[in-house]
Parts: sequence; structure tokens; C-alpha cells
Amino acid sequence: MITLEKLTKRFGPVTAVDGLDLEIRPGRVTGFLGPNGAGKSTTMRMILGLDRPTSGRALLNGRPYCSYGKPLLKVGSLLEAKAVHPGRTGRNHLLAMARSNGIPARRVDEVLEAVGLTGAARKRSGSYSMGMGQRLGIAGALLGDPPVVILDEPVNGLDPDGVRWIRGLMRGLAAEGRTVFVSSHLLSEMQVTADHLIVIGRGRLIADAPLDEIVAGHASLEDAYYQLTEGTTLR
Ligand SMILES: Nc1ncnc2c1ncn2[C@@H]1O[C@H](COP(=O)(O)OP(=O)(O)OP(=O)(O)O)[C@@H](O)[C@H]1O
Repeated sequence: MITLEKLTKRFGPVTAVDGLDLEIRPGRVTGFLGPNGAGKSTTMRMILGLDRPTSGRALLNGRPYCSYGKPLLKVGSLLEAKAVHPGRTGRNHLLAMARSNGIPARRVDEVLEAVGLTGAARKRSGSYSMGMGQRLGIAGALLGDPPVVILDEPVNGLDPDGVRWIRGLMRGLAAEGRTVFVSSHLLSEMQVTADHLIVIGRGRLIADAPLDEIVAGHASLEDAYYQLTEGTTLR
């Protein structure tokens, strides 16, 4: 469960996130939608302790990220700009992450297998294609077998097989009772993956409802989305 309490972030004159009050529940895929600059990444960064809220708070199972000694066991994440040392092999990158959170090395091999990177595990990550880099990022997110998974634009750079694979992965994680929170601009993909949607615009909540409810009365999620976000596009 992720709880946002009046979560707010200002960057100088820009209010990137404006008083979000939300619960993102386990057992379903929650899609996070909004135009460019709406505040999605900033919200995710605050949940993950990477940006400090100006006011309000973000909680993971009732506690802030920073209160966990081994956070990878509580939340796994893939953010857009994932920093991986290009000279390190994929396996060594994951081993370093695992070590810092007391996770055994055998789990590294398990997640490499789960994301289909076993064959490339001992290659430098700098030589990976974009899709392989995304898979490595997902492996890192799964490393601690966390109850909460946060993915920022996970299908970026993936081929159709990869897109389908991520869809199945997210559905599977939710079916296991985990909280899956995913941002995407690919509305057709969200329409077939998400159970629930949160839509924001200019940092403010626009909608928080089941997918079916949001799409009802519209030809598609795309149509519903345009109507919901009209007038809130890039400032
Ligand atoms: N470090 C920063 N310094 C100043 N402004 C920032 C910073 N990070 C984000 N912003 C601003 O905050 C607002 C929200 O940005 P954010 O990246 O969270 O939006 P987003 O919904 O993730 O957008 P996109 O869909 O384009 O990824 C934007 O106006 C952005 O320019």
C-alpha cells in the first residue's frame, strides 16, 4: 500500500505536485497518467525518498521510505533515468544492489532468469540494448521480492514482445497481492494492463477510479483521457 497525504512539491515558482491525497492499494495494477510535466515522476521520486516533499508525506505500508533499513525488501522501482555503471556487468550491478540490502547472491540469478537476461548476465551493461537495459532495471526492482513495485514508463524502448512480457509481469505481480504503481503515456497499453487509474494534471488529482469507470461512456481510454486532461497540458 502506498499512501500520499497532502503530498506537495515546489521547485521555485513551479508547484510540481499539489496536495495529492491518495491510497494506492495492493492486489491491482494502478496506472498513473497525466500530460508531460504533470508531476508523475516527482510523485514517484518522493515515494522513493529521492525528492523531499515541500509539505505532506508519502508512506509505504505506513512508513516513509527513509525509515526502512533495507528498502529493496519493501519497494522495488524502475525510474526513467536508471543509473547503471556501463563498465559493470548486469550481474555485478545486481550483486552490488543485493549486498547493500542483505539479499543472497542466488536471488540475483533468479531475477536475471525471470527477466530473460541469464545469457547476457556477464556482459557489460554498457553493451546492452535499450530493451535489455529496461530488463536489467526490472530485475533490480524485483530483487528484494518487494510487496510494492513502482515503474516509471517501463515499456519505453521495448519491442512488442517486451511490451507483452511487461504486461504479463505486472498482472502477475498484482495477482500475487502486490501493489503495482506504473506510469505510462501509452494509453492503449494501460487500457489492457491497469485495473485502476490515477490521473493528474499540473500536480493536482483529476481522477482516481477503476479503469472501467473511467472508460465508461467513451470509445476508449484515449478519449476519456483527453476529456479529463483538457486544459491541463504542459505549462
Ligand atoms: N529537479 C527539478 N527542478 C526544477 N523543476 C523540476 C524538477 N523536476 C521536475 N520539475 C518540474 O516539475 C514539473 C513536474 O515534472 P515531472 O517530471 O514530475 O512530470 P511528469 O508528469 O513525470 O512528466 P513527463 O510525463 O514528461 O515525464 C515540471 O514542470 C518539471 O519541469
